[in-house]
Amino acid sequence: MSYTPMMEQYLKIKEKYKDSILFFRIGDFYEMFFDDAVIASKELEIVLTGKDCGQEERAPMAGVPFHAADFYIDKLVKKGYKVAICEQLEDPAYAKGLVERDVIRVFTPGTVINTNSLEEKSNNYLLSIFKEGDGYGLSFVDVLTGELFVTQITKCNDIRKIYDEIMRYSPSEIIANSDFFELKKLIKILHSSKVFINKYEKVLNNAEDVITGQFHRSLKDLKLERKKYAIKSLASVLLYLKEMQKVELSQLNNLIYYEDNSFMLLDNNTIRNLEIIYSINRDHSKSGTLLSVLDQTVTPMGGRLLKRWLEEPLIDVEKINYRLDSVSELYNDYKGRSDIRDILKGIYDLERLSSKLVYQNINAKDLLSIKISIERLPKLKQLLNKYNSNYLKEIFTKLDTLQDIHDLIDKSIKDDPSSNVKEGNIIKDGFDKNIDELRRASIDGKSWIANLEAYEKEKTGIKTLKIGYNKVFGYYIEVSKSYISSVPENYIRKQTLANAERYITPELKDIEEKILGAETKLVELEYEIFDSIREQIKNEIYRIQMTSRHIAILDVLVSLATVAETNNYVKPVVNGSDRIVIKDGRHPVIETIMDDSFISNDIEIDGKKPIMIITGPNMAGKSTYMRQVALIVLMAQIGSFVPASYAEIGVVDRIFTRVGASDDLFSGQSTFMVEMNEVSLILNSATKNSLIILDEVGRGTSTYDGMSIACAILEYIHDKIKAKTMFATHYHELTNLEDKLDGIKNYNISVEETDDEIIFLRKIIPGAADKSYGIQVAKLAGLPDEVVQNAKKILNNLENSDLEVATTFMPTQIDIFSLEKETLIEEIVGLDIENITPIQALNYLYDLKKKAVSLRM
Ligand SMILES: Nc1ncnc2c1ncn2[C@@H]1O[C@H](COP(=O)(O)OP(=O)(O)OP(=O)(O)O)[C@@H](O)[C@H]1O
Repeated sequence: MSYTPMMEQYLKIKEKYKDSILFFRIGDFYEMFFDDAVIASKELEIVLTGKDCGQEERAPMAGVPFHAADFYIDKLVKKGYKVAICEQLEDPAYAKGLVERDVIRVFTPGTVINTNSLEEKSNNYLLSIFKEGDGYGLSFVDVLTGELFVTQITKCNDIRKIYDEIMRYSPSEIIANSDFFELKKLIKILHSSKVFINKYEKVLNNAEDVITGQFHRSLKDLKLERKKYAIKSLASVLLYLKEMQKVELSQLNNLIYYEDNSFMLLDNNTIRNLEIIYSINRDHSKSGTLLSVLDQTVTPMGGRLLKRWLEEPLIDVEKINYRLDSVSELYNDYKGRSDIRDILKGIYDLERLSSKLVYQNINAKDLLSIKISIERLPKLKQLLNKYNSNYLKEIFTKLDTLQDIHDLIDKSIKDDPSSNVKEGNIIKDGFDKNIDELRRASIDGKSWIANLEAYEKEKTGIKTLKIGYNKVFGYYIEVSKSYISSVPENYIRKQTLANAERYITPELKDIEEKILGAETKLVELEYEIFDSIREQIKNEIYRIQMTSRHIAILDVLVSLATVAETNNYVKPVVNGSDRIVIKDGRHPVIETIMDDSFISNDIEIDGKKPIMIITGPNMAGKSTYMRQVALIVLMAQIGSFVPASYAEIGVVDRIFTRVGASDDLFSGQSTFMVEMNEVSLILNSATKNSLIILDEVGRGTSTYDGMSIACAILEYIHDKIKAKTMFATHYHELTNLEDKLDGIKNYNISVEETDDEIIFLRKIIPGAADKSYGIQVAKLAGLPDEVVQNAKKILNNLENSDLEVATTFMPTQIDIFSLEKETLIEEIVGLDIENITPIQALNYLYDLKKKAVSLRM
């Protein structure tokens, strides 16, 4: 048995799009068959039925209505599927035989644009990786904003470097030229963060032509000369996009080649540890992040740009000050900046609208959104006229107010157009002579009908006679049953209803032809004219994108100025010195949660004494303090004011953080191994201009090992790297390093002890903490009183014992997890107290705290 002709057609097309779910257009539906239908029915929760396909068994089938397709496509793509849209290329009404069909676009996770949600603030990057030997080319493309960020990394032996670079833009889809071994590792990691990866290996002999053809500029102009890896990755992403999108990618205009030293490189751990964009919580939400505090932008493009600034802090002092001076000028002009904000608020997502132009799915209402946005630009420009800082002046000079585009839309598009471009009712009266004439004909036609109705009524004497219209047989004359006998002979009966009969006459059909002909022509002509307007505007897409970019920058600068005032920030002094001085610094996020109770702290650190060892009890605020310093440096380097009363920031090239136990990303490694991996990356990559934050490094192994490693790390940073380093530790022994090494200074976060309690003062002061107060903190944490009292006894004994005595007792030998509450207490009482060292006791307490908490749960 052979397949039906339509199924044959389907199978032929599907053959070319094996890795996509094929949405096959049939009338008002997209239908899916076979495996696609099974997947779609499961993922979209739609009914799975069957279709006769010419075989014995029916083909599994699922379908979604055409008008709701966007929703379903979006859902599938978000789950990582590719969706190929196969359209009917001719009108079935006029097709002779089987309607011609073909795929007009493939949606993939990195290229889908949800054009319906104009408020969406996130970027969606597609990344292409090209690898050859130990060289990598990386090209990130955002089809929405039309931006491309391209770089290459040569002689790379550590895949984590590539991983960090990838995570700078957190792409949602990656294409790679081969499934090289390291990529497999990456896939494992990235899959957990929902990145979809596929192999794409087109032969790229003409990579350079592909690029110059797209950008109409030489490789030299594009700063890509001799960047062979970058060129290949860029060319392959362009080819991939062309294959998927099947349109000229005229929105891809803004190509930025960056070196890996153009921006401060924030590795993924640091972005996560400092909660810059996403919170550490599993839900990955944006609340409680630096972004959430700084984001007062009012346009979607401003929101996206701010996120990018945070991911790419600058290291060029001049550029940072360029931003800071403008933020400062806006900060000092409350009225001006609120006026600017008010104007920006009415501007739509011009980036998204421009990409709709490219994909031909822009409608007349969208054009009105562009017009409304443009209407605000002259006033915006006028407001910018008074500013003196270079950045604002530059925006003022370059801001293209797009008046020609405004005028074109204004004179051509109706004020309340239909949103379906194929329904007419789009073009304004007076814009096109032919449209006006056709409109008149269709209006006149309606009056002809009215006249005919009156004439027929009069002639036949049928009072209830009326002329109506339906889609099946067009205009008809309706006569109620009671007047049937008066119906003239030339009436041709068409339909019988319960109480009436419907007729047509040759005259009626004549008029109908004129009216309907005019209406169809009108709709067609309106579409044609709309299309040419759309095309004219599309030719100006680059100008719209540039204006949109200027608006985004302005929005971010105003946002930073607004937040600076609301949160009482100060303009930092940013320079190329080796100093970081902060007076009364605060943690930008925690202070917003704590009202006025946040205690500010200072820091003064420079190349001569670059290392701070910070001690203090648990919960004192060590991590908060270190993070706040890192965040303030980062904020200064994006051009933001900072939460302090004074700040001098000598720019840093990288911020590294090693904080707490992190996920076991590179599979098969223990927490300690992950910790050491991260530290080794830091020691291998940091320079004297970096800022390193190490929080309790060495804790993941036995005390002596941990302490020795911590000590050796500090010595290495001190002697070899000389990076500014903040090192929080519970190993009090490490504070002895201050006497040994010039560049190290001890600090502690002070607490006050009253009777049995401790009060956290949260103030950092010079010197090492005198003791750890572990027991008091354990008590605060709710450890049973009995345990606390026993622990005190133990500690007392310890403090009176000889610290150098070698010990046979190893706390880890006790399988504490298997102990019941009672035996736990017995175990403590039975400890070999005479021989235990303080560090072992503390470790033991630390374990106890954990176990006791788990027992309570
Ligand atoms: N400067 C401050 N002002 C007010 N509250 C603070 C301050 N610093 C920290 N805190 C509060 O103390 C809590 C604990 O701080 P943090 O986690 O920094 O302590 P820690 O010393 O690193 O503790 P541990 O050694 O157990 O990791 C924070 O969650 C915050 O609520």
